[in-house]
Amino acid sequence: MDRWRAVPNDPLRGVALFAGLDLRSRRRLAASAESRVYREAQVLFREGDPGDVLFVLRHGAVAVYRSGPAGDRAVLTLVRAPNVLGEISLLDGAPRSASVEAIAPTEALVLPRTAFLDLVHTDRRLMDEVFRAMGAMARRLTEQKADHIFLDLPGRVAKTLVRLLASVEDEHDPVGLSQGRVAELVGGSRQSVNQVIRTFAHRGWLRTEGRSIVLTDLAALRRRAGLPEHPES
Ligand SMILES: Nc1ncnc2c1ncn2[C@@H]1O[C@@H]2COP(=O)(O)O[C@H]2[C@H]1O
Repeated sequence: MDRWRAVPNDPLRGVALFAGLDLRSRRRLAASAESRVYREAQVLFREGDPGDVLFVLRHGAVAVYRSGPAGDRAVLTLVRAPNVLGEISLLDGAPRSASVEAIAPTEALVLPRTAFLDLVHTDRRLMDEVFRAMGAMARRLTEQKADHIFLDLPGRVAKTLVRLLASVEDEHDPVGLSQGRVAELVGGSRQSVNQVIRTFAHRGWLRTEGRSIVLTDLAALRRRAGLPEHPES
């Protein structure tokens, strides 16, 4: 069962989608929201469900995945707080495009579609941010498609690790990216992905701590992923 919590003063602060909104609009939108708490491995929603709310992740992280006919699954991405989730159904009115499961204890604010869309229609700044977010997602999907064609497995593993872990400042990140999860994300067999991770560890590019991976040479991983050594270059 979800536990429900009171919404604090300015809970949408720090979420990129709402960065352009003033405090009053953020608070007004948040007033229509409810807070839900999920334990690790709990499903927030499934592919095909009606999409009538927007999720704003405040703490924790989730995996976005599609299930195959044999019950296997492909993880499309991991999303960490603070971030939004479920915006595709909200914008096109169609059912959920993918399933979402908590991969750590997670807290989300749930905003009704009507309250969100009313504000999108009246506030240019929010509309601009929605366009920006959709553009960023389209770019990411294009890049992932190109990576599947042009990068070898170690390159894809390196890029996935850089994309998901480079911005994590806390060495003891509670989300933890296990080797199995990396395999689900890059679309390789678990065995071959584990071999790549062992090689990277041997070279001193990362270390494994329990179930988690800690990056120790970001520049080397960026090079292996075909990225410039430093993000700003
Ligand atoms: N390829 C993807 N990359 C990042 N996020 C995604 C991807 N596919 C689906 N999502 C997210 O997962 C959500 C599933 O429900 P929605 O389709 O409403 O909105 C979707 C997005 O928020």
